[in-house]
Amino acid sequence: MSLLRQLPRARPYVCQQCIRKQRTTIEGQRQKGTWGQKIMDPARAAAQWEQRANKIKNGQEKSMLTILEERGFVKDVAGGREQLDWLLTQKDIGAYVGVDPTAPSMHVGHLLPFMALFWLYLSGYPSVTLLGAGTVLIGDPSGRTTERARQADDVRTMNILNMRRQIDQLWTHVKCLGIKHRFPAEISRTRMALDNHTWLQNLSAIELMQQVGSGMRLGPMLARDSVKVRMENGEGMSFSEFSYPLFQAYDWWWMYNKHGVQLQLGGSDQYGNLCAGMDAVSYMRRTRGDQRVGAEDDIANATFGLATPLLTTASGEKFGKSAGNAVWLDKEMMNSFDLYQYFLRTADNDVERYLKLFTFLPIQHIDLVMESQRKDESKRTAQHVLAKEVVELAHGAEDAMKAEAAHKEAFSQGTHTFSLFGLRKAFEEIKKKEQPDKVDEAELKLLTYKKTYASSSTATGNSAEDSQKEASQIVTLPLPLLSQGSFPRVLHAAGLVGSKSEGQRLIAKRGAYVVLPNSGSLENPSGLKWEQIPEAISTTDPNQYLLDWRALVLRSGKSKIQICRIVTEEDFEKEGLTCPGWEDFKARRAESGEETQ
Ligand SMILES: N[C@@H](Cc1ccc(O)cc1)C(=O)O
Repeated sequence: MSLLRQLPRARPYVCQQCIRKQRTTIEGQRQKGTWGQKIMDPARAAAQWEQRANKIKNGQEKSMLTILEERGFVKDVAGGREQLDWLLTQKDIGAYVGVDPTAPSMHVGHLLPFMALFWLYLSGYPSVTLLGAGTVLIGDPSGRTTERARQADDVRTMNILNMRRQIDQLWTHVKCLGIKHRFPAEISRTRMALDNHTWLQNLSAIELMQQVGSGMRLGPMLARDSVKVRMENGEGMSFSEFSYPLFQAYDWWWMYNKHGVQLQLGGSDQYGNLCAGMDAVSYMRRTRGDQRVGAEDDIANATFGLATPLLTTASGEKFGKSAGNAVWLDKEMMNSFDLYQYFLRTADNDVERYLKLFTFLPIQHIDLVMESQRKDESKRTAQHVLAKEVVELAHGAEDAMKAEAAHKEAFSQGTHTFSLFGLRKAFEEIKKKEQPDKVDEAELKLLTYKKTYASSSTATGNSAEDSQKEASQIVTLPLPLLSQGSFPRVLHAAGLVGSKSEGQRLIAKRGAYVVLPNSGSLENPSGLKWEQIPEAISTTDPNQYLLDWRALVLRSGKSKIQICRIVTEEDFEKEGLTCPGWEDFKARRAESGEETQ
């Protein structure tokens, strides 16, 4: 840790005032800050930019593109790497990333192009986040093998509102992180959160076809993987999906004119859309009498696309999935504690790469963190830094502090006492389920909404069990599963292990824990304590660990916690639920005519 103390730059946290401001924003009022948004005298700003360009040319400073490359953001550059490098050095061009509100929240997989955009913003490039409330009506086929299910109007409206709020919050947190990591205050910064519905709703079909359609060639559009795959797998593609790139291209043209946006960033599945947009914008500039059109190599006014890589973990899994479900940024869908735990579980082989991608820590700082990490990997120093920074980005500084404190409390020196605020929330949810009339109206709305969302994601192929997990952090188990000797079965049913025998092995190596019932209650969870599930499986009865007769709290290893709500078999069936091993259990019970062990 002593190495970390020498760190030259980051403030421990942004000042109280910033946090207060941030909270005000979260509560819905937009803040007007001054940091980095100083309306600078244009001549002074230009002189400052020129000075920086000279430093880059003389090798005294790294170029913007080099910084992005060094941190792992660049997979492909459309329009030429050298040209973009030159342009970013020469001119404070505008940049944008778009996201369609296909769900109520972004997930961590979305973060990569956004992080690259935030770096541009913090370095002084006018930056735009674009919410695709217009394009979501069409549905982007990129990277998909099937057509998206149509969203109901009310679900779509909720998604749009939620994501808009989320993007606003992200911007506020980025600003706080910029202050914390001491990005210079004395530069001009512009950020915008736009919504393409504002211009697409007024766009006529004739205008779109005439302006954008004429500039797009069928050849490259048909050659795209997303189109070819659909033709080959027999799924086919609707014309509206096929025409999606036209709308994205029109967005770019609109922002090119209004805000000087010359760079679009996106995930690698967006590469085709980025190229199509560049072609369309250059066609429109030529045909619509853009004064700026110069010679063929008019790089100063050209457009560029930057595709970020598709992330996989060191073990080859797709990044951003936890137990098969997406890791959401919305704290109602994944609380700060769980988000913290997700990043804490990052493999040692991935953590340096993720620190570069998901934090604003300078590279030298990351080197120091890694040096300290290598001295004692078991401390997971790097994973803690990563987890805290990501929660701070997604949920804000206050929640990051709480998540860190909750973790420390939960896992401090093997005493395993906890008062997890996430757990407390979950307990409250259990109580609500049992007394639905006690839930206040706003919460009820949220729960109903989550249910709608869960059932709409069932339509896209998730099992009912997945949706149940998505809707809450709690699993529901039927009481008959709990009998003397059944802990391995319960661990399996709770989703903590893949099979009963894996459960047996986990208990044998003393890696399974359960909360002691007489150490607290749902009403007062702060005193609860963990106990290792005893090795003598056959004489242990999970029923003895029921909290207030309705919940069992289990843990596998250091951090995988599962809260189980226990209901009677009748209620379980009435709610249409199932869990791993349940069907099998019932079949064996019917066969033997008695309860199965
Ligand atoms: N098509 C992008 C989102 C997007 C929408 C509109 C744009 O102008 C740009 C990007 C996606 O699905 O990820």
